[in-house]
Amino acid sequence: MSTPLLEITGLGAGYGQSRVLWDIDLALAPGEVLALIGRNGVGKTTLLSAIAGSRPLSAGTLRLGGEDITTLSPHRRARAGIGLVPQGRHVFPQLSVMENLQAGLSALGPRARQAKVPQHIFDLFPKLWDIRDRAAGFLSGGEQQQLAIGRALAGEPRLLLLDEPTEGIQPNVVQQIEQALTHVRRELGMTILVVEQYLDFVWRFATRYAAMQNGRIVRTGSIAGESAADVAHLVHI
Ligand SMILES: Nc1ncnc2c1ncn2[C@@H]1O[C@H](COP(=O)(O)OP(=O)(O)OP(=O)(O)O)[C@@H](O)[C@H]1O
Repeated sequence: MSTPLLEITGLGAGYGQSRVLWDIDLALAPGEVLALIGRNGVGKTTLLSAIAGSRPLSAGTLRLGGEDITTLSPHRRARAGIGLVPQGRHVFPQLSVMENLQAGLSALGPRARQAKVPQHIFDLFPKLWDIRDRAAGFLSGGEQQQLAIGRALAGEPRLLLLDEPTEGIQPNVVQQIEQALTHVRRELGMTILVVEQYLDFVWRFATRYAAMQNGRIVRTGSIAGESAADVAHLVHI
């Protein structure tokens, strides 16, 4: 395998004295789309937080494009190329759609000052252009999710992390998100790590899966080689 874009070795993390993740080893090749799956509470969000930098590691290392990022702040990790679409979206409610997207440009570092929100974000999510002046707090869940993805893409990430992008979203918006993620993978070669409970959705565009139980990765495999139903059965989802 060429140098992995993301390499996680022996990762442990938790909350105070309570350890939640154990011995996580995982590598993502450039352009790969990995679905991280598992029941509620197994540690998927904690792992994304540990990668994005909002949860410190109690063990192990993280490398992005061969560089050790284990001790970098979330802000520095964003600049290094990690874009996060958090669970629950977390858009800035008082800012307009356009201002939220502009906030995503900060991951570009010194280039942010001159940068504009790229047109391809509005091509992926045309609704965002129509509502660009509206305060994000007034948007529907589906619109907020599109905005959260657009905001992460504005920072031109090398690695896009998504936490349950279909949660509470209508089917037509789910389809749009699927098309957008398929596009950024195919056209931009973006590497994606997506946490998702809706397996049929990720099975349509991911390349590989990693299944978690009790804070550990218990199984990995190729999406093409196994059905979602078989994997769900094997890992008790
Ligand atoms: N802020 C926190 N403080 C203490 N414990 C937490 C905190 N956040 C999560 N946990 C615990 O860590 C464990 C893993 O939670 P995590 O949210 O990572 O799981 P998950 O697989 O993402 O679940 P879900 O699908 O429900 O989001 C759970 O036992 C949870 O109760």
